[in-house]
Amino acid sequence: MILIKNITVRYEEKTVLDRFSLELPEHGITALSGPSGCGKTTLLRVMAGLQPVEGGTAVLPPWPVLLFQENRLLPWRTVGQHIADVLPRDRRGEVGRWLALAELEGEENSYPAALSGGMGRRLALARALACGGGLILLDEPFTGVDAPRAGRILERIRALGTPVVLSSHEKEVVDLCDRVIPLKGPPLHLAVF
Ligand SMILES: Nc1ncnc2c1ncn2[C@@H]1O[C@H](COP(=O)(O)OP(=O)(O)OP(=O)(O)O)[C@@H](O)[C@H]1O
Repeated sequence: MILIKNITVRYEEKTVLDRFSLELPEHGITALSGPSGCGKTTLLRVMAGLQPVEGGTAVLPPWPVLLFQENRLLPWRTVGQHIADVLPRDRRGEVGRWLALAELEGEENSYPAALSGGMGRRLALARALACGGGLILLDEPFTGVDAPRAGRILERIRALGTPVVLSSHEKEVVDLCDRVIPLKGPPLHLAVF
């Protein structure tokens, strides 16, 4: 069970989450949808334990991993090194597996400057997934990625068997998810699913 109950998030005068509650099963892919600025990133940060909140409770699987909206790639590390850097020594052999998941085979020795926007996004996604964890949180994971490829990658993520919560503006991506949580413009109201 993934449970968030009565959580409030304020940025100075602005209330983004107002006694917000959400209950999700611990399997499958959940999409957060809604207009820009409605609080999707804020909610993902709450679930990752990165966001200071007022009141309420959260019951979440251990070791959440969050893909940020920005790629945060390192210009001086190759594609393969980005993955190897987050793997423990005894799992270094998995680099190819994570690159294949993100359809980045053959790019292992490329540097970020040589990647297209969508390729950079897929590298950031592969790196986040390689971290492992009990809950996968993805903030706009397929920015710049064509819809057919995004669909293939999302099905591979589903096969990992770890619960996923993602934000997306892309209808093709949202349609592939198991459930959708619509977040309205601020202030947010109670949304239990
Ligand atoms: N650090 C911050 N300081 C002040 N206000 C913030 C901060 N972070 C977010 N906000 C505000 O909180 C609201 C929700 O932002 P958030 O990034 O969660 O929205 P979002 O739904 O993810 O948007 P987008 O789809 O554009 O990524 C916005 O009004 C934004 O201006």
